[in-house]
Amino acid sequence: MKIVADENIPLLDGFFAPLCQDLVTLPGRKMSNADVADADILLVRSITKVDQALLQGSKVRFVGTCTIGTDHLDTDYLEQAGIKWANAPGCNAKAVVDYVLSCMLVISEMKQRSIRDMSVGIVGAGNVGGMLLETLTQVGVEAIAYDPNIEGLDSEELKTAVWQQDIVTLHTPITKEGEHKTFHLVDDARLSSMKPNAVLINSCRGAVIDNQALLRHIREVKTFSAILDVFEEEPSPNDELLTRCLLATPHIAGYSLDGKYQGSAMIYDALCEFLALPRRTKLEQLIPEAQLRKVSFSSESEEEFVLQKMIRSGYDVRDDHYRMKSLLGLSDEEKAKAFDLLRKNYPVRRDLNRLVASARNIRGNYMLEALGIKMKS
Ligand SMILES: NC(=O)c1ccc[n+]([C@@H]2O[C@H](COP(=O)([O-])OP(=O)(O)OC[C@H]3O[C@@H](n4cnc5c(N)ncnc54)[C@H](O)[C@@H]3O)[C@@H](O)[C@H]2O)c1
Ligand SMILES: O=C(O)[C@H](O)[C@H](O)COP(=O)(O)O
Repeated sequence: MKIVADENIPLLDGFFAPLCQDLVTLPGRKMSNADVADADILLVRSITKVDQALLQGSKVRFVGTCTIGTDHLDTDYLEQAGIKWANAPGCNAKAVVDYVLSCMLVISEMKQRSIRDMSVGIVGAGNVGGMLLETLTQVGVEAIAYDPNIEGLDSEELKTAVWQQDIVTLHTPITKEGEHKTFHLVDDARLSSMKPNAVLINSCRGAVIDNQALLRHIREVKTFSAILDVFEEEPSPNDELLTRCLLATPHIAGYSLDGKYQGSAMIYDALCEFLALPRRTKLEQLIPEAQLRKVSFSSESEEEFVLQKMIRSGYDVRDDHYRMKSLLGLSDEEKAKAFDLLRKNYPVRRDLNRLVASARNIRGNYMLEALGIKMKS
């Protein structure tokens, strides 16, 4: 059996090599019909378009994407061709929640407002948005969510109110058809309807926002801010858009080690089921232990300070923003290479809930519990 896989999928040797005779790794953006012709199994991440053009005439029987998103798979074609496919729902949801929390700290500093004085509107309350809503609510942030497919969150009232918050964060798939399509969900009209001093965060898919409309809006409304992890023009985002964003990062919101490893583990499980083989390898055997972070507070520490320090100890989005600045001024071709390299060589980042805090006399442990941080005295 032959497996062809994106070279950026972690744990290929640990999970997949034992299942096959031949494991070939290739750059995800460059996979061709010839590359997969004699493969039985194809493993991808979000940058490989998997459609008839790629698979026609091949032996491929199973396609696994080690990601949450599936917009790069032509699932209608796969189903009609009898090719089984699987994705990894929820694998990196915690990483995206941590990303949004870290962004909120930056916003709170910029606006000189407590993180718990700003309201948050969440558009799409699936794996990511649902976890974010729960976390923010537990931490004491005023948060609401709209989702047309979730009972209780599907009202007309929420559909309007969600855009009227201080921070609006997008967590939908990209869809081009249907009553609730999300392509250019955020356009000129939507932007004009938002608070003039709002912050819009997009860590789902670039084209959920009309990027040109956003650029016009942030040029004109100086108090409005945008934080983008995803762009319509990936992997060569527009320089002016990058410069005008409060934070810009290279599609890494879900790039914690835990999120990426879980993506591989979920596809390994799905492949074993497809092949009717026992699951001999477990993620726990392959994932390194998270480091114990000693974070000290005095009994006088304010709750807000405890919250800020713990989030920052786990993940500081500004590091990714500064790395992204290296793209400015490059040609489109150079920029695409640099964008992909930032992602390929992404530093190890652990989910906040993998951290253990060694701390005494903490006020507001309930907030750390909400983040999933274990306490050790
Ligand atoms: N930047 C990254 O690294 C990164 C990481 C993970 C996921 N993502 C993206 O984020 C998206 C969301 O992830 P998820 O795991 O929560 O997906 P999910 O499928 O669990 O949830 C998406 C939710 O959006 C809702 N939705 C659909 N159309 C909507 C609309 N018009 N308005 C409001 N809600 C709508 C759906 O009903 C669903 O509940 C993924 O599809 C993926 O594209 C990006
Ligand atoms: O859909 C997802 O899971 C994310 O967008 C994913 O983290 C993107 O990473 P990539 O597949 O491009 O490596």
